[in-house]
Amino acid sequence: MAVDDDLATPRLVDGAAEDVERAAEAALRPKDLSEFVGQKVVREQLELVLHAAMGRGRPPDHVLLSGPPGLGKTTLAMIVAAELGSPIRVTSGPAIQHAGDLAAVLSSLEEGEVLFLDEIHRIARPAEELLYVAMEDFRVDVVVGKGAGANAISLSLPPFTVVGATTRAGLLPAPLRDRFGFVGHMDFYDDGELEQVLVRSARLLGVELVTEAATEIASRSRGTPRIANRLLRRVRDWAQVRGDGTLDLVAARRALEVYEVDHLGLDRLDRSVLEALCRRFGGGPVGLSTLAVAVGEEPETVETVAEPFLVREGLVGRTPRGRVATPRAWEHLGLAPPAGGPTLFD
Ligand SMILES: Nc1ncnc2c1ncn2[C@@H]1O[C@H](COP(=O)(O)OP(=O)(O)OP(=O)(O)O)[C@@H](O)[C@H]1O
Repeated sequence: MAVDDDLATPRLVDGAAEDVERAAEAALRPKDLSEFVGQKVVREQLELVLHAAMGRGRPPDHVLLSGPPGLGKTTLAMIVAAELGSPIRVTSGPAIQHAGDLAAVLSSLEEGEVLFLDEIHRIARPAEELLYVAMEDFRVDVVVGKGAGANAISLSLPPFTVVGATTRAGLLPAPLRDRFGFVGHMDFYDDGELEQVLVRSARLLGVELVTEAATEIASRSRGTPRIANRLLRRVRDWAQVRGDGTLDLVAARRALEVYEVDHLGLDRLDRSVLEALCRRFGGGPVGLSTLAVAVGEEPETVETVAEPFLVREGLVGRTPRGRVATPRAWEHLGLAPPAGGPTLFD
């Protein structure tokens, strides 16, 4: 079966939202810690870090937030700045390809400013070294001029706070990780928390969301608020065009059917990964890059967007020899597992 036929269509539930989706997302962002649903542990820890620093009249330690896409890392970074009453500068690892890019940002920071570095694991190496020094000593060393006439100048920076976000904490070099005084691990949300997110978002969107519909959407949102909000907007579209505008159970089910989100919340990419694993590779074990080629995606997309949820749902296992389909995956696809097929212990 051709698993990679129609993957050019943007995913409904992936991590790379388009501009319109980004704007819609921004409108639904909680603005302070009290509005931020779930993540009880991280929220409490962060609250202590922030309030203690505010009490001392100093910027807080640097904060690293790690976890799968769409769980609220950017939202929390904005909340950190709002709680501190500080401005925030937003940039990302891929935007910083040269040490000079980072030096320019650092040297223009105001005292107490929050510097949000999304996808911090993707910062270029030379810039990373500059970041270590800036985070630890509030200093940036720049070289002015070229060749024999080049001069190293050390600029001191006002104290500021880096909030770094990463989907791949394991890829951060230890010296960088160690410079964060607080590391918050974001976890998937439970269905009850996602329902709260949905009820809040429906209120902001000015639409009527029936409780059963909220439950249904939450249960298919893969533990992720971004997906919950996105599905909510698609159900709203269905209700507006095909229904009477109310987001009820029928609207939720029909809309999710149209967008091919199944009862577990798996979308086309997830199912493609499972299909490839079972049908093409007999259940594995198969390496990540081979699997990614089979579904026409980047290995990083498969690893950070599809896989965490498939693993969490017990559909895919990670073994030293590669990914394997679990009996639940075969069952989900309505296929019979091969006799004596691979197991998690292969
Ligand atoms: N705890 C929460 N309560 C309410 N809404 C939330 C929460 N967390 C996230 N959201 C919503 O989910 C959307 C995505 O959140 P956000 O952009 O902060 O995720 P992220 O972890 O930074 O994702 P990425 O790593 O892909 O950038 C936002 O629109 C936000 O409104």
